[in-house]
Formats: sequence, structure tokens, C-alpha cells
Amino acid sequence: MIRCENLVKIYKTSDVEAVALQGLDLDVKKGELMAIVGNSGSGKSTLLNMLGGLDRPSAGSLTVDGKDLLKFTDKDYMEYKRDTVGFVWQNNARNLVPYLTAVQNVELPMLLKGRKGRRERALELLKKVGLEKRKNSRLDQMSGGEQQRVAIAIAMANDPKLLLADEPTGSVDTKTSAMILDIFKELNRSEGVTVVIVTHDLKLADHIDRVVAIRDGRTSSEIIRKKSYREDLDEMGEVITKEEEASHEELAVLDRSGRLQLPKDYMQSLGIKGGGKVRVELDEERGGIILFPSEDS
Ligand SMILES: Nc1ncnc2c1ncn2[C@@H]1O[C@H](COP(=O)(O)OP(=O)(O)OP(=O)(O)O)[C@@H](O)[C@H]1O
Repeated sequence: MIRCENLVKIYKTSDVEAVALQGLDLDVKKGELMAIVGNSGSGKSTLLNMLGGLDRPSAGSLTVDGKDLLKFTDKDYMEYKRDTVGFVWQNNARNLVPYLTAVQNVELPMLLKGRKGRRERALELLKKVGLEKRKNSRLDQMSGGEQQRVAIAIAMANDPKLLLADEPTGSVDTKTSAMILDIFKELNRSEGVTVVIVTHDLKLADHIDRVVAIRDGRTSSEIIRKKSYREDLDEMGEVITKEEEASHEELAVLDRSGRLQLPKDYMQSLGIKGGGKVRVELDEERGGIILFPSEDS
């Protein structure tokens, strides 16, 4: 569904250049639900903006649903934003009209597209986000968590193939945050939509099968669950224990040229600095590679 290769984004202001993405590689399969984590300034929002067609990459390649975004005209971008992607922001005020009811808000993007069967689709989506009973409530009479759920229904209104969420649980409590993640999972399952969530919330990331970490504008590591969360729940009779954490495996990511980002804590414990040198040896017996700090590291 998504293929980023060597993606670069440089922001130029009058006198400074900020390299927000420096050759990022990422593949996301159709129908996958995954999360992107990383420190502030690592490039998460920049990546999401590129995927959502809100901004243009500076170089590299980016294809979404078979479309080459670097070749897009302004018209292509407009159609892509209308037909292919749905967006959920932390601050959802940009998606919502406060004086309309929940159902009217969800109908709005369908009205703009001239779609038929708007009321049925809006009610179906409000049911999926658990707000069937609040359909006639005005948005300004709903809590932050409820508004966020309406924002998710709005993002799904025109059946996007890709749903992007930037810190969707950033301003809600833990219980609501778990509920919102369940909604994304349910939409992923029942609508087949591919979901990419940017989050600081590591608790949320614990319940997602694949989490990609970004550091300095590049993918640095991936945490992959060995089994699906649902399988775990079934096996554990819905009791979540410490074993759940052990079912995650953290992997470093090799980019397409074979470059690797070492985890920061490994570098610290070996006393290696960025820009230094390491000795690389092949361990044929164990089928691996060993890194040693070199004397001038
Ligand atoms: N419009 C812009 N103009 C100039 N520099 C920018 C712009 N947007 C982002 N940057 C820079 O690009 C880098 C990546 O920013 P980005 O917002 O993508 O990070 P982030 O990981 O989403 O951070 P946060 O978690 O704080 O939102 C930062 O150094 C930031 O200062």
C-alpha cells in the first residue's frame, strides 16, 4: 500500500534548511495497522504529511496505492486527499463543525463529494465508533473523547484506503485512549482500511502488531509482535500479563543500501560515538555479525 524509498524532505526558510527526513525507507502492506514512534523532531509528522498529500517530498520515491506522489500535479493531490486518504489529528477542531450534530458532521464530506446514501453510511460509522445514541448531539455538547470518535467517523466517510492518525490519543485519558485504539482496530478489520498511527503513547504501541521507530528522519528499528494481540487475548482468556510484553521483538532496520542505525543505548554502553569506527566480524558459527568498538572509535 505504501512504499517510501530514500525519502527526503528539506524545509527551507529564508536562511536555514531543516532536513526533516533524510532517506527514509518504509513499506506498509495493504490492510495493515501499524504505528510510528519517535522523539519530538524525529520527523513523524513530516512523514505523515507526505503520506497524506499535505506536503511534497523533496526527493526519493513515495508510492501510495500504486500512485507515484512525486509525479502528482496539484489536481492529483486534491483528488488523492478526497478519495484515497482520511486524516485524524490530535486537535480535531480542523475536521469538526461545532454547531452541527454528530450525524451532520459525518455526512458533510459525503455531501461535498455528492455521494448517495449519506445518512445510512453516517449512521453505520457512528455505530462503529460507539456513538449511535449521540447521533443528534451537537459537537459542542460532546466530550473531547467523543469528538475524537466523531472525527474518526468523518475521516472514514468517503471510504479511504489509507487512514492516517497523528497523535489521535494525545489529549484523552488512558481509558478513552484504549477505546480509540479499539475503534481503529475494528475499522481496520471490518472496512479493510490500512491504518498508520503516529504516537508518543508507548502503552498504545504495546497493543499494535508492528511499531516502526524513527530517529533523525530515518527508520531506525521495528518492534514486531510475534503473535497477534487477538491471539494473545484468546490464549490468555483476556487476561493481560507480563508475558504480553515478552511477545514483542525489537529489530533494527537495514536500509536498502545495507545501512543500520544502532540503538542509542548500545552505542552508549560500548562507548561508541556517531561518526566513529567499528570493527565488523562475521560469526559464521552462529550465522551473525559482531560489532566491536575500534581503538579510534
Ligand atoms: N514547516 C517547517 N519548516 C521548517 N522546519 C520544519 C517544518 N516542519 C518541521 N520542521 C523540522 O523538521 C524536523 C522534523 O519535524 P516533525 O514535526 O516532523 O517531527 P515530529 O517527530 O513530528 O515531532 P513532534 O513529535 O514534536 O511533533 C524538526 O527538526 C522540525 O523543526
